[in-house]
Amino acid sequence: MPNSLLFPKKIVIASRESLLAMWQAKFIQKCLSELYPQTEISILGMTTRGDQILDQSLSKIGGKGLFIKELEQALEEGRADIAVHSMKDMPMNVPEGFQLAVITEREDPRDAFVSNHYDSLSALPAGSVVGTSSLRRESQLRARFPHLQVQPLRGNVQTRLRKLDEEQYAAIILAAAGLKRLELSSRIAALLHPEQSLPAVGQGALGIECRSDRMDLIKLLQPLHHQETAYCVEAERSMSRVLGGSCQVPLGAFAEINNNRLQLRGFVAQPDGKRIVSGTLDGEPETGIAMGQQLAQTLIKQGADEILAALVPAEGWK
Ligand SMILES: NCc1[nH]cc(CCC(=O)O)c1CC(=O)O
Repeated sequence: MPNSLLFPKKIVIASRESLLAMWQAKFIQKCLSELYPQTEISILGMTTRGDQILDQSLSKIGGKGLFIKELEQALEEGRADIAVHSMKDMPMNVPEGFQLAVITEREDPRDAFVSNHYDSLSALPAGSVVGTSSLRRESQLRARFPHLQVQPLRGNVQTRLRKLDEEQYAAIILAAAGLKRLELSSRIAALLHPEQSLPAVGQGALGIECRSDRMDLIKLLQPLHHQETAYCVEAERSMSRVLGGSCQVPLGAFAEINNNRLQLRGFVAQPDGKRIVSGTLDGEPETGIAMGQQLAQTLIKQGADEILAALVPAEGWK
């Protein structure tokens, strides 16, 4: 039994206020309360700029970092102790002074096909409108289904489902993990295999961030760390980091461990799907970060840097 005197009386979790973010923060709150029943664990909900500006594509307003920075500010100022994030939304480089203390066990990493009228992407008639604002999803859709139209779709999970229900789209693509967490699995018409839609870096995993000087917290969070997931997600992030990956980039990476071998797949594509470079590597889980760098180099040799250089830099790009 850990000595409760070593643990703080209070832990404040900073979270965005979307239902999914709050679900995730409550999940971590519950895990921590079970581990440390004497500690009072509360949630500080925050509306970030990224949540407020919904009429522009994320890549135009400066990317997903928007969702993160305000939470980090709360950590900096001591208004909160830890921040819970979707790993998918975490920039590839954690800013100086902060640390990813924990990566939790991955929920389903796949993308989900959601439609009220069709069972699968291949059932969609030519010209059908599919909603997604992810360049990664868009490029893969356009490559496999050039006869479909892809239209932007932003907002939190509920907003996106509402827009589907209002018949603005024939189908939309969402992360299975978010739907499952919100008990919306019944909305999933089909799960897309990684070969059909390679997931985003970190998709399905949660990260817990804190200030790097909070060794006390880093230690007490460790029981929530899932090493297998961390090897996979770090391999994916490593590939993406070399390629300057962010949500503004049509790039996917996905690692899984089977029989103690880590298999890492990655791609970079033109948003129109007309050119895709991809590769796969297999190695020891502990070497995931090096594998990510190596896979990035393989993609660069195939022309990934050309594809990336040709992307129109979004407004607010830094
Ligand atoms: N971009 C927003 C976002 N960030 C994380 C998830 C889903 C949950 C996860 O991947 O952990 C989603 C929604 C989606 O892409 O459908």
